[in-house]
Amino acid sequence: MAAEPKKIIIDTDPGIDDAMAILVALQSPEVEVIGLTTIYGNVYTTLATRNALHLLEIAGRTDIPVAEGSHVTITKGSKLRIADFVHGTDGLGNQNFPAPSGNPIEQNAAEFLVEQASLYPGKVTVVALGPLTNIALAIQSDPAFVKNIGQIVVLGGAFSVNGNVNPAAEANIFGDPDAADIVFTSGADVLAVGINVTHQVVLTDSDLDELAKCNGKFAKYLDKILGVYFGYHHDAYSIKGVFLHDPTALLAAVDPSLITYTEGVVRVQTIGITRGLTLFYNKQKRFAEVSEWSDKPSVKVAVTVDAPKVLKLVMERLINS
Ligand SMILES: O=c1[nH]cnc2c1ncn2[C@@H]1O[C@H](CO)[C@@H](O)[C@H]1O
Repeated sequence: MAAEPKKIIIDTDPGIDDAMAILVALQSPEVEVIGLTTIYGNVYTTLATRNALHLLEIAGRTDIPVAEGSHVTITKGSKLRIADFVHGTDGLGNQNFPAPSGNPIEQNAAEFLVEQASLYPGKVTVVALGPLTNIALAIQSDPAFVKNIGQIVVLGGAFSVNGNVNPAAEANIFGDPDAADIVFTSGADVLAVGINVTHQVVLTDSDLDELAKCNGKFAKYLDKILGVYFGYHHDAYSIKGVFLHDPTALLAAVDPSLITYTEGVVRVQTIGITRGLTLFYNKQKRFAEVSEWSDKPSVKVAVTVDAPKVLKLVMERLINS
């Protein structure tokens, strides 16, 4: 008998690569998407909610609830860094789609996360594709959350490589470094998939042509919105392709054999010019002095990815939609 699909909640700030990850998830028989929770990052939270509802309508999956998340950081910061220059002002490639007809549920994102984790202890995976405010709020509001949640797969961090906001910081961690530090030191089963890994997974111009030419419904939709994302990568990185950040993290949650990881303590810098830096302690040295890394629980940090296989899965699942 086939294994029961893994229950996942996608915490998301759609976002072009978020849209791709969500649509791939809905085409993945290994997982059951039990909800989307929204957060600021690529767009403000209100627009993230609108885009999440829109994507579920595109996919014909309005049965999946959307819970709106925080509009401010965990320290109530409202000066947010929004990456509209990566995704377009509407977050979805400046297509100005009509407003969705659905609405978010009454519960907010943190309440929904806490409730679902307690309903299915050890069985729910959160795939966090934006800043970690909602997850940190869930951790703070329910002491049982860290043991009830199955795994938290974080798309974020730049482990031993430069960031993408500045040389120190990756965008999702930079969005709320205090929240990220809470999540990484919470004791939950956390797997961080950083840009040191996702930068290895590139969808090229010719892959995009293939998506445009096929008959897959999701492939055709994504072809429309991907232009802005390609333009940004061409200008910022001089590459003829785009990094598949969010789909890679999603697929790492779907099939852990796609990546390898190491384990150790991760702390996040919350101040100064290195705000948002993720620093990994590999535990190979026992330091004599007590430090900010001592006695903190370990997390998993992805090290390698089977990039050709991730790309193949993304293409197949979109083409066959
Ligand atoms: O240069 C960038 N600045 C800000 N956000 C970015 C950039 N490139 C990609 N992303 C967005 O942030 C996450 C990965 O860090 C991804 O969700 C991606 O869409």
